[in-house]
Amino acid sequence: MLSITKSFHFEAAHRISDYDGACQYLHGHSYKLEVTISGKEMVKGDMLMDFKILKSLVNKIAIEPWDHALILKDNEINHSEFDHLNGKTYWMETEPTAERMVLHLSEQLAGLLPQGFSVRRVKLYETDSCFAEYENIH
Ligand SMILES: Nc1nc2c(c(=O)[nH]1)N=C([C@H](O)[C@H](O)COP(=O)(O)OP(=O)(O)OP(=O)(O)O)CN2
Repeated sequence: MLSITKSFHFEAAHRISDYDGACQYLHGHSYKLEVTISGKEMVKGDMLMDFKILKSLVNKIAIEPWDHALILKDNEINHSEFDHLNGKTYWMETEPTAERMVLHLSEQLAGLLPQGFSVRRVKLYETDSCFAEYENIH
């Protein structure tokens, strides 16, 4: 199986509303994201997929909505505390943990990939030493 990987960076703020510790407070991260897709054969010349195509897909579903955004769980407490802010807010059904963001991105990307391609791995670093990873081992 052949695969390609593209790295991305984005800045975002979030808080884990249901958390007993510092992460319950609004804070930011310089996220690093690595996305790997795989396919059985090269469909375009000698490329599995043009890196530019992978970039545009990930930009659409993750970088554009998340970069410089406030990422929050769509719940009552967050709406009461943050609705007055005049900014870019991305509301999630779940807490915006690294794990949930990785799963969200993996599912969205899987729905956009052309036939014959699959999401192989998505790795999201919140900090230099903390990351969540989704790996499709099939
Ligand atoms: N499994 C998860 N645990 C935690 C998450 C998460 O998304 N998934 N998120 C947080 C906080 O939001 C924060 O990003 C992590 O903070 P912290 O543990 O302090 O990270 P550091 O790299 O700064 O850790 P140090 O070891 O203190 O350097 C918390 N947990």
